[in-house]
Amino acid sequence: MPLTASTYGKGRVRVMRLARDGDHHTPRELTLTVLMKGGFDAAWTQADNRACIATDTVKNIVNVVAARNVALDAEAFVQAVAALFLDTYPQVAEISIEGRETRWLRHAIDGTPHGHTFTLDGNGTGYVGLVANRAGAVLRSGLRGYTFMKTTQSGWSNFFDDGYRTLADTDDRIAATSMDATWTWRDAPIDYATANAAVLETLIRVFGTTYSASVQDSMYRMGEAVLAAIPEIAEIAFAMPNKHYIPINLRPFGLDNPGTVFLPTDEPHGQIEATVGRAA
Ligand SMILES: O=c1[nH]c(=O)c2[nH]c(=O)[nH]c2[nH]1
Repeated sequence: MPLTASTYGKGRVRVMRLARDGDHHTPRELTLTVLMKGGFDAAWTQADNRACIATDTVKNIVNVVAARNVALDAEAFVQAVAALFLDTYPQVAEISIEGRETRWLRHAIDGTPHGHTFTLDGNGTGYVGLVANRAGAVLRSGLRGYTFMKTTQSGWSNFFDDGYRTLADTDDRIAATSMDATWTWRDAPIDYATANAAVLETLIRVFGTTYSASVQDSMYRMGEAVLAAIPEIAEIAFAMPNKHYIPINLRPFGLDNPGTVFLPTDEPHGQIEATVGRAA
């Protein structure tokens, strides 16, 4: 029987790199999945492991590259891991690395950023993704589960009307989401951390300061703004659940509800996804 697809490697490889500059420390915590494709078919089809790099070795390589590169940001770090595999192992044809970055915030004490005290930025995790082979590479950055809300200046109206529709038009609702956003680099920015911060700042500014006719409308314009602001980005992909806040009917209690009391719901939720790219 033909083996029609295969890949293997190590999942949830966790590593914390700590760059020390005197008492000024910078922590970088990543959880990686590192998968290889290449000349490994015999392990599946012939019980022949001779070409196989142990997944335990994959974990060791991540740790060695970490030790050699404590101060690289996530994007450059996954590029260094991929380069080691492609430079060392001819049997590796392609390497895919995905990482989640724990976002540690430097804490300020008495208004002064402290050298070695951090708090967890619990709003989502960073994302980094790299697919690399000897012909080239595609590098992505992003966010997972970044949650935000606006409490007005959002509506949903004039949508398709038939016997199945029950929802009324509204021009004033709460809009909330837990966003996965992934942007693909076409060129390296001067600094990934600065560019990534500019992406997030742009996304939230557009979301917060412009009327939203739908999640779709906000998403598209958020994407357009990111591409306009950061020329090194080729495209940006979004997945945004619409976290509904449903106005509670208070009429049985003789009360109005002028947009002040809502039922927060997680399910079911709308799921809105799109990718915004540049004209060819
Ligand atoms: O922004 C929205 N987009 C939809 O597609 C949709 N569908 C729905 O029921 N509410 C909403 N809101």
